[in-house]
Amino acid sequence: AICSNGKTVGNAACCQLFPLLADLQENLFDSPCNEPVREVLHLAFHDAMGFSIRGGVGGGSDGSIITFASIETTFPENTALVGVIGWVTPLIARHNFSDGDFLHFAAAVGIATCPGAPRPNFLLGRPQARAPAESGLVPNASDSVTAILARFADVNINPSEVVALLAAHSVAADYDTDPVIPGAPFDTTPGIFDTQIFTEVLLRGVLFPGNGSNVGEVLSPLRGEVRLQSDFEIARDSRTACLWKELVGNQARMQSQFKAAFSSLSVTGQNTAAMVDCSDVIPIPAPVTVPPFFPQGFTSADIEDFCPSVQLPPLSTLPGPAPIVDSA
Ligand code: HEM
Ligand SMILES: [Ca+2]
Repeated sequence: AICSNGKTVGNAACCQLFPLLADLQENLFDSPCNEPVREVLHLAFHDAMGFSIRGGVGGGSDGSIITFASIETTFPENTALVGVIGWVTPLIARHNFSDGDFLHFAAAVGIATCPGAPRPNFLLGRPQARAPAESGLVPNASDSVTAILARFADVNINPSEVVALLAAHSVAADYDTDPVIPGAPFDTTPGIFDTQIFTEVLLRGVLFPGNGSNVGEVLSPLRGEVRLQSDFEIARDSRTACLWKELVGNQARMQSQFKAAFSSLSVTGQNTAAMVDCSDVIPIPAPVTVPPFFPQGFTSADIEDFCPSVQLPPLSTLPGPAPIVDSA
């Protein structure tokens, strides 16, 4: 079908997404991906986790975190998401989509503003949420790997997909774990969807970047960079260390695995047979232009290796002294 804006899509029902795409691009997102992109992605993740294959705890990727914000933002894991819900509320009001379609479309469009990201898929057709999710369904950074993998298995996401999804922490910053350094990123390139998170989490930790040791935080290799305990442990656990190391410096592999895993995350609890594939509405992201690297002062000798059977690709070290990572 040819839409009224001249764009061609596979299914005419997808044409209605173009005005929302333009509104998101003009009034919320920026490239390289900005704080609203990161927070919408974070919101979509928390919404998606509100589901169980055993039933009874919520409708998954249904936008209930927006529809029932007055309930779900009282959950401790969601209190920091009040702000982003406020940012998206006027956009939702200007268009005619369910909260679930809005949120998971916005997350896909947001990812596409990050250079280096894969082009996310998007399926249209989430019914309006009928009930809030329960509290306690989103993993904490202080949870064990066993608990984290079990929680993801309960939304039909396997360990390999969990590792790939953590590429999202390549465009992420911390506000609550260590509140004295708000906006401290998890890798040195929070505006680029790259593999630096996989490299940098394997570097030996030597310091706490802010106010000492906080719950869910472990030693970081760099001033200004926060390292989550969960990322640290998933990178080193025997169930996930090789999956993690395979993504170090491997942009193409990271992109294809993230793309597939994110497709699953964005439809937890949904009946995909009743949805329309509108992936062709999502913009094609810009490529990453800088090759993967070790931050200044680091080499392969600083990598903590929990998977000797996987070879590290050759990475060069950026010139100069070790940086203080800027807040994102
Ligand atoms: C192992 C499971 C995970 C844990 C324990 C975890 C934990 C966290 C924590 C503690 C933060 C910092 C929040 C703050 O203080 O502001 C964070 C940020 C973030 N996470 Fe995760 N996360 C996980 C998986 C994911 C997944 C699967 C995604 C998306 C696909 C994701 C996307 C993000 C984003 C985009 C941010 C940054 C938000 C911002 O910049 O404002 N996370 N995560
Ligand atoms: Ca990055």
